[in-house]
Amino acid sequence: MAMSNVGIPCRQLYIDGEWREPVKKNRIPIINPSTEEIIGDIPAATSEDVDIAVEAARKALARDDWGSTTGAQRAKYLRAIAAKVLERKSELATLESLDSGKTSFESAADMDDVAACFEYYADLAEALDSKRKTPVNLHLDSFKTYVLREPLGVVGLITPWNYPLLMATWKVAPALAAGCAAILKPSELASITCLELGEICREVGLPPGALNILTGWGPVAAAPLSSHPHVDKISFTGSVPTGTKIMTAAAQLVKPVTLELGGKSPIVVFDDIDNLDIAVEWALFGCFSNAGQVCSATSRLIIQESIASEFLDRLLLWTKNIKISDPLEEDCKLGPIVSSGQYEKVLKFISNAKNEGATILYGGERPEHLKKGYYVQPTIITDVNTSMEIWKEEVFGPVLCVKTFKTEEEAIELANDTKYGLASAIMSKDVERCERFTKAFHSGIIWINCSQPTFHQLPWGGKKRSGFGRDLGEWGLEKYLNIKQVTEYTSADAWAFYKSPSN
Ligand SMILES: NC(=O)C1=CN([C@@H]2O[C@H](COP(=O)(O)OP(=O)(O)OC[C@H]3O[C@@H](n4cnc5c(N)ncnc54)[C@H](O)[C@@H]3O)[C@@H](O)[C@H]2O)C=CC1
Ligand SMILES: NCCCC(=O)O
Ligand code: NA
Repeated sequence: MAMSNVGIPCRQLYIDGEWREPVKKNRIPIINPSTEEIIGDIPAATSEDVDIAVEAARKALARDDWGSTTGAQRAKYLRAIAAKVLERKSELATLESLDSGKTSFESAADMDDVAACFEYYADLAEALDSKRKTPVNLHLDSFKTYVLREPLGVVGLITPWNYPLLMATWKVAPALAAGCAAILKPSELASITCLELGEICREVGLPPGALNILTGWGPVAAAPLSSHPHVDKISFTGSVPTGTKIMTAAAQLVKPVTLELGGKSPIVVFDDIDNLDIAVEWALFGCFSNAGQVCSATSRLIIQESIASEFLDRLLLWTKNIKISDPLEEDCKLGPIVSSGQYEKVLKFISNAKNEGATILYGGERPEHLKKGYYVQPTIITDVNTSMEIWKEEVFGPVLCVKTFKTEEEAIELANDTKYGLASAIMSKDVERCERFTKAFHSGIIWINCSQPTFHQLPWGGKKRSGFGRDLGEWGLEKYLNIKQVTEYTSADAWAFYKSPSN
């Protein structure tokens, strides 16, 4: 096993710029998924702590040191956070791997992305100053009008465990750039690095209450945010059932929500590809990176019949070559699943597929050389039909299911045969065909001749049951702004709608 000499910090809740013990004093153990050992614990917030954090956030908005900042001032905080993340990159990456099972390479890449995302929204915060007030010319002498873009208020950010600090950053950075006050509730399965973000905010002197971080169980620590009358918006990434609960609670208060939910994304491979191995590697990366725990994982391979056999042969060779180990070991390419619950869920999907008549072409079990930890072999499933669970449901593990097609029409029908609509990928050298698929795919993200590369300048989100609204890019900022129109009557003349009693 790879050794780490990084200690797990013992933190409290981060509220109003300081560490606070939860009112009920409860804690949740942190489990390292590669050893199944308890390595520390995190505070467990309850609705009492949520109330305190919401009050701190409201006060921050009312105070000049946060509520009256310009975008340029907020950008300074965001850049300072980015710099601290880079300064602590190696430690944060190790903590992320110990907590979530991510390979050290992927955790380090996440930390780079976290810093770059804070930098990006610092730029957008600065740009916001010149767009804060936009005059609108009505071509009328008697009215002067303009539009203000203001922070929306107190926002609740509820995030998952698959990219713990990165998913938090996709929401925290734009919310702070917009000037909102935020309450972040990371996943109870992986919260360590999000709590360290609290320490970073304290060190850079982010005004108290601008960002509060509450760890804890979802129904106890996050649900009260959805139903809180003083939380103005919820931005959520996670499962469909939880997204539905959040939307239902928020609907009672007509509270806006952004939901980034699951997926069962297709990767369609045509026989005109130039290089089989290049396409095979993208198919692999699209489903097995981050151990398949990616909302946009292209977990349905739809392959043209004419090259299916050769493609699968190559896919098998590449898959067998994947190094599965403790995520901190050098060159590890597949770590464990995040928790025992998720591990059992993935294995159940595989056994259900077998019971429904599919073939486990490769994998499907714990790797023989790893006796402890929530490890699942990269798994390839063939002889799949469209009524099977494995075709329809999100596994959130390293499990690829395969179907073949003959014609383009058949391929697009299979690709769109899902209740989800997050991402879709096509591999083909025919430019016009790629354009046809770009239009025909029912999803918010399209990858052409690749799968998964993600850039913070581009909108991220889906349609159908993958949710609505967008993280990232300028769209990721807009959702934290209130658009306020101001109409001023500038004429000295009376309005003269009613008859004046004086004449
Ligand atoms: N779209 C995505 O990126 C993700 C999708 N998932 C999917 O969800 C499945 C289950 O994973 P979970 O960790 O159980 O996801 P989840 O959706 O329950 O958890 C995500 C976040 O929601 C919070 N939460 C839980 N119950 C809540 C409630 N009633 N109100 C408000 N917030 C609540 C959790 O504490 C966590 O912070 C996975 O197998 C996968 O299919 C999970 C994580 C990320
Ligand atoms: N590459 C980032 C994926 C984000 C997500 O799974 O939600
Ligand atoms: Na953990």
